[in-house]
Amino acid sequence: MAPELMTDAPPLAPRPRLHALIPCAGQGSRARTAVPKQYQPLAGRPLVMHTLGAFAAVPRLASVLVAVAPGDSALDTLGAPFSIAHCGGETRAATVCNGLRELRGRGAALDDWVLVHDAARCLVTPALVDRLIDACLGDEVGGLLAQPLADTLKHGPQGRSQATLPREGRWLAQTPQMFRLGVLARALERAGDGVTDEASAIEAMGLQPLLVAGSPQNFKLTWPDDFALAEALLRSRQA
Ligand SMILES: Nc1ccn([C@@H]2O[C@H](COP(=O)(O)OP(=O)(O)OP(=O)(O)O)[C@@H](O)[C@H]2O)c(=O)n1
Ligand SMILES: C[C@](O)(CO)[C@H](O)COP(=O)(O)O
Repeated sequence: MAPELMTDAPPLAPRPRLHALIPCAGQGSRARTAVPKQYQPLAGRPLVMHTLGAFAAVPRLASVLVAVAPGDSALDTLGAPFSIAHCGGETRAATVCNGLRELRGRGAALDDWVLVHDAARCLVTPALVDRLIDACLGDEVGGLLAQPLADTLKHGPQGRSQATLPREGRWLAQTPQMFRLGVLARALERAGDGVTDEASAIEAMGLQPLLVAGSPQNFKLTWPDDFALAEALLRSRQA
């Protein structure tokens, strides 16, 4: 046996590695919950714990970093496999930018993959995360989970429908969104705080992220009514 194979040292994790980054520093103002929505009790646990449970069940991830607001101690006692960074920013994009910097500071390489996932999408499943990873690992750019539009699409900026827009080729962006750390950090720095997801920043660099079929159940809890639906789905999965 070759001498380097005769050591007791654990095998090195294959490179590039995969990391999850969970932005968890929002206020949840549209949800109007008593606490920031990511901590709202849901099916017996704070909402974000369902999200994290899904990521903990994906063995290919080398790390899961949760980006919370400065001064937010709600998750401080979470142990492995999670780590916490108090690096939340004013916007989701700023939180993600700060989180990427934290990952880098904790040893992630520029060519490692990062899966950014909203804390507020607590119905994500390990199978969906794996589907995205399988689709993107061999891809030059990376990609995102997304859902083709199922309904007729109206343009109605003043609450009256002015036009019906073509829906062919239109998708609803979900998360996770998976890109190389270095490319994503550069893209977000260039794009600034205005972008609402990682893929928009990547698109602005002239790249075309892969659209990977998500699930209608992987919705983002945004409005007050979303909580009852999420609770029912989580309970049905627990049964
Ligand atoms: N400054 C921010 C804003 C949002 N998020 C996170 O980004 C995800 C998606 O954002 P969104 O649903 O818009 O959450 P909020 O900003 O909390 O909601 P609202 O816009 O209703 O206040 C959430 O997990 C949220 O915690 C974040 O980490 N930092
Ligand atoms: C990232 C996202 O969930 C993809 O749909 C979405 O853009 C977040 O948007 P929000 O305005 O922060 O709710």
